[in-house]
Amino acid sequence: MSRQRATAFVPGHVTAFFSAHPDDRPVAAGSRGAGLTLTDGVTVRVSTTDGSGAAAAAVEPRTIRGEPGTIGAVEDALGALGVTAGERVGADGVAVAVETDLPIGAGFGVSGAATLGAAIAANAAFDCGRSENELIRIAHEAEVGRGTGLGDVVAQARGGVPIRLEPGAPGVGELDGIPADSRVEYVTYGELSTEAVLGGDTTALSAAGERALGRLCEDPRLPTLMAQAREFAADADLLVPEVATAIEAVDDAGGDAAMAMLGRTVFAIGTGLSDAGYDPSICRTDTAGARLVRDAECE
Ligand SMILES: Nc1ncnc2c1ncn2[C@@H]1O[C@H](COP(=O)(O)OP(=O)(O)OP(=O)(O)O)[C@@H](O)[C@H]1O
Ligand SMILES: CC(C)(CO)[C@@H](O)C(=O)[O-]
Repeated sequence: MSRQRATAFVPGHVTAFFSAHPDDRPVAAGSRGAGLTLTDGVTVRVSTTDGSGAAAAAVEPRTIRGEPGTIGAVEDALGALGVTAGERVGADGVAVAVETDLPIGAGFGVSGAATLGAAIAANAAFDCGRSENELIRIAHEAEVGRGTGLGDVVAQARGGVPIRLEPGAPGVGELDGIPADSRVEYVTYGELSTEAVLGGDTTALSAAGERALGRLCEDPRLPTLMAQAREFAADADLLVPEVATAIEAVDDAGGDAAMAMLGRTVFAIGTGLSDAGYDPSICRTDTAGARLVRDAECE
């Protein structure tokens, strides 16, 4: 039997500001807030392992950029879909390859993207027959359950510049968006642990996030999103020195920058960081959201 496989692309997502809304039901837990989805994202390739039978099932390769590596939420999503050796996949094992140029843990929602991408690709590879909303819900529940994100999955599924009006997966949460398309630049100085921030007291952070969302809804434009992001980072006491310096430099050069939640990352719209003398990574806002893509090896 030929190998079953499929590949999905999911945009990165930088959160500009957010409020945390825990709930006993993962489908209803999530965040309110806003951010940008990016053409820089995560490609996930799901396939049956090469070979057949028990030996293949015993080795279920998981790679991140070609190196062995796992993301807990990806495993949970595959389990929820029932694509594990011996279930839908028969005697073969399932291989998952995550490719991304984005840094992990630095505020780009790589774990949410990898999880949604794995769900979309596995559904196609193994003919699970789930709808888009069902796949988003599976990925959202897995991500929230692991504490690695709250609102990234629903934002990444939508694309564009999502506003998360109500927390939760499709059917519970509610999304809107800023109708904008922009060049985006970013520079990363390192990780900030999402689990640690979400596991701490989020009262002040969430109050700041709710204020920012109210103001953005009154004026749903990119410059307002960026201004509210800067205010949020300061009010929530999350701003780190390297990012503060870069935001100030961009401001001095007449640009618009803010900190990506939750990472030691500064992002700017337009040429803000280049104009301030930085050497940033460059992409755009993503327009399409999470999607299946052609598998290069099948062409
Ligand atoms: N090389 C790696 N560096 C960091 N995390 C890794 C790596 N390999 C696997 N992981 C797993 O990937 C997940 C990263 O989740 P995390 O929420 O910290 O990052 P993110 O989704 O990229 O960022 P953010 O939530 O800040 O936007 C964790 O579950 C971690 O265990
Ligand atoms: C919590 C979070 C900032 C982590 O990246 C994100 O998932 C969000 O905005 O909900």
